[in-house]
Amino acid sequence: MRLGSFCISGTGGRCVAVRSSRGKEAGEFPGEPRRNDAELAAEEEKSRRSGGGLVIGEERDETGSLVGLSFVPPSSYDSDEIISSEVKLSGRMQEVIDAGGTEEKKIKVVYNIVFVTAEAAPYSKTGGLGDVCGSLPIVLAARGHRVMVFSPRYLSGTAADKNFADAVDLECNAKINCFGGAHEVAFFHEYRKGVDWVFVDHPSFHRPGNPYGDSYGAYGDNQFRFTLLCYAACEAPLVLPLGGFTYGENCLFLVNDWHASLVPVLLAAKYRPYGVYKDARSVLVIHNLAHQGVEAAITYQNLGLPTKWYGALEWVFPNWARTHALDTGEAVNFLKGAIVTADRILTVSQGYSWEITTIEGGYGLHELLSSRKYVLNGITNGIDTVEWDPTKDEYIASPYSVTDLSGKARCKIALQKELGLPVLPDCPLIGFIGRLSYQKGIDLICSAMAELMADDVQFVMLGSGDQRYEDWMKAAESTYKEKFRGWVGFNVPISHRITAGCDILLMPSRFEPCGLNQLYAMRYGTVPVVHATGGLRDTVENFKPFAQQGHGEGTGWAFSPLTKESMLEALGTAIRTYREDKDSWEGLVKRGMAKDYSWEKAAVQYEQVFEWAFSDPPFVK
Ligand SMILES: Nc1ncnc2c1ncn2[C@@H]1O[C@H](COP(=O)(O)OP(=O)(O)O[C@H]2O[C@H](CO)[C@@H](O)[C@H](O)[C@H]2O)[C@@H](O)[C@H]1O
Repeated sequence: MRLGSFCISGTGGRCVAVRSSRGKEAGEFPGEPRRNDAELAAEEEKSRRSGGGLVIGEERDETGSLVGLSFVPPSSYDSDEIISSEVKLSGRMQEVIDAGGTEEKKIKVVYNIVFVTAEAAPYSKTGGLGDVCGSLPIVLAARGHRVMVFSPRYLSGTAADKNFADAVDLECNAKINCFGGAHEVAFFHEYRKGVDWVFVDHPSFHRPGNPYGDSYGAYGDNQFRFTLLCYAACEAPLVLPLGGFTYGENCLFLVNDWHASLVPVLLAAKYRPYGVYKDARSVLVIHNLAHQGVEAAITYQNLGLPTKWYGALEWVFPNWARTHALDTGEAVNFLKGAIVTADRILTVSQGYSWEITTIEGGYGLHELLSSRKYVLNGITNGIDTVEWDPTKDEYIASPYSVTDLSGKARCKIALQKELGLPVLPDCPLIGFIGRLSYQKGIDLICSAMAELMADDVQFVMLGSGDQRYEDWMKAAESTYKEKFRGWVGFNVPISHRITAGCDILLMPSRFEPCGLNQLYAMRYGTVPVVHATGGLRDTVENFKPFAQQGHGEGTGWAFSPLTKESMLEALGTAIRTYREDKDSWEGLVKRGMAKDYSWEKAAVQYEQVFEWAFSDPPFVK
């Protein structure tokens, strides 16, 4: 018989022996009744007597903290099931029970995960970051992890404020020292779908506009607002008794984009020197490298970080990017801070994880990212298959499925009516949904518009962002009254109706870390035509009409290079296929709908990365 060990999890400064392999510990999950120490001890004893394993010794680290227990496992276990000491401190262990209710001979490690993010749908969303941080946490929680999502409580004085209506004040305020003073923040909490949604509250998050700016542009105090987010996120696992128990120090921070990037810097510079969070890990998730949170170097003194940590955030612009002869180009860069301090780095597709190590895709950080290539991975995003389900979508005119597409035809007619376009069931209807930004290749659409509109097609665009493109959409609508609609604004129900009602979704993104709209489109039987870049190249398989003994293969068209001509050629091929080869079109539609875009596959890959993060020592001790 071999010896095994249990892990110990620090929960709120109190060490609790975490779970025998017979079940989860009391109060580890919110909503579960708490048991006191005597009850826990009695249960442990009962477990030992009944063959649940016998604890025969303790292991302590150099500071004297209890880090593991040696035990004789229950006799029914064979040696493969013994949890190795490698998983100590990396999380908690959980039995995995198969669907039939019989015990699978497998034990998995579960973690205390803290997502730190500027957006999480449905509370806040301006794009894909909100989607990911609103859906992946739920899937990880369903897989047994304890998951907190930490983001700001934005109040804009609009109907969107009701999104936070069920989050209650935990009455556990914290004072954050930065930007020349102590700033008091409050924490609001809602437990929903197995996840602790925690919102940091401060007056700077209450203003009209979106999370990052308003019609005048980005807010001038974003660095302050997201510094608060990061400090508060580091405090939350230590001080908030969610469901009665804090998350404790032994947690995994998933920090998303620049807004959360100060977290690993704070762990290294402010906490670990005092012995706090020495067993925590951080994973930086890059959704968009183009935004890095860069401000003048002088602002470093506001961040409340020790002077010697300046180098972690230091950023020097190349000569060409400097504004005048005396400009030394010195700046602080939040995202860079995370790249040099996080334990691991993830991007949202494999293609993009390579692109960011190249000069073309690295936005000045390619060398740094290349130097950390050994901890850099790409995991393609999944989607919320409950929100995006054509068989049950409440926003669309008629539900449909891969076996009965008649509802999709009804959705197209309903969309044409809603948009005031001529109702033409056989006219190819092309859609675009997204932020109107340089990234999304709107300029290419503008330049191709006249040629596209010369064909017998209809085109609808939904988006907001750059004023130039919003104005252009309005102008194009009056030029091409019978064929084009440009819906300026952010409207989730309309985005569902466009996804369902269109035949083709166009995404000529200049770069695309993953892209979600092409995944939604394929799930809704709408064929994507995309620029072959990043996650678009990874997820859209080019149509091959003669593959599979003439049955065809592929789910759309991925064109390259990024030129008007190559985009029009791909669109032309798609339109011709739609008009002239109905069988091939149906094959494209059905293959796209049959793909599995759920988060499950990605969640398993995330777990692998968590395991790697904990199997190495912290990158910055
Ligand atoms: N006007 C509008 N009205 C309603 N809904 C709108 C809308 N404009 C956009 N959306 C929605 O916002 C989301 C956009 O997601 P994307 O992934 O396509 O892009 P984004 O660039 O924001 O995200 C970044 O992060 C995500 C997540 O990792 C990456 O997939 C992506 O490549 C990266 O650029 C979709 O749900 C879309 O429907």
